[in-house]
Amino acid sequence: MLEVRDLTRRFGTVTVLDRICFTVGGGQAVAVVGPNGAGKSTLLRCLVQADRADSGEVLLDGEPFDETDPRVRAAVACALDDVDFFPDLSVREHLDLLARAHASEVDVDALIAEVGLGQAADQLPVALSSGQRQRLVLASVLARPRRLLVLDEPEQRLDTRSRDWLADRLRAEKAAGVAIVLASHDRDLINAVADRLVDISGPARADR
Ligand SMILES: Nc1ncnc2c1ncn2[C@@H]1O[C@H](COP(=O)(O)OP(=O)(O)OP(=O)(O)O)[C@@H](O)[C@H]1O
Repeated sequence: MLEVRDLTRRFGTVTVLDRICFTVGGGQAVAVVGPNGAGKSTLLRCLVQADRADSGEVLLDGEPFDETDPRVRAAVACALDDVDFFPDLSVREHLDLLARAHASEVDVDALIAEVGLGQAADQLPVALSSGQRQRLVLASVLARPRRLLVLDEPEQRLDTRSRDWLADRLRAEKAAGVAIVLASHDRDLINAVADRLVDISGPARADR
């Protein structure tokens, strides 16, 4: 489903991504791992064209990944590290909006209950705790159709029970045929979900 070929990203003289290659098929999960600053978020951003690689290719179903193509937008759900919410929409209104915009038949109230936001359904984002906001981020990707999930540290700020739920939910996504690329520091989550690792050791300097 997704094929990454020789993806390279430089910031000035620093090569953050050096010819990264991997594939992920439907029902499979790849975990991008590496220390802080290694380039995991950069890789995920380049995958979905939130950032531009200097060279290399990203193919979705054998075609160049083009985020302006409605078929691509219908296939890919991502939660990167720059998620923003409308300040004047409640949890339920956010998820309703996403479901309608993507013509999804998801049961929004069931989703709210699943992510444990039942008590907070009518609250605005500003009134949520950081862990509750992360649950809303995850609910937002689950409120829309998807064949590929791209998740940057989906476990961040979640409590232990929520992390267990996340591992179960991502396994269920795989069982439903969804491909997953996630960046994570959580060994338990990686072991529970990932079929393969893409290990990024860190940026190399051209001037060393
Ligand atoms: N827009 C940018 N301009 C310059 N350097 C950048 C930019 N974005 C990222 N970098 C650098 O690229 C490197 C990789 O950053 P990135 O956020 O991808 O790392 P990461 O592996 O996701 O880290 P973490 O585990 O801390 O989230 C870092 O050294 C960072 O400073």
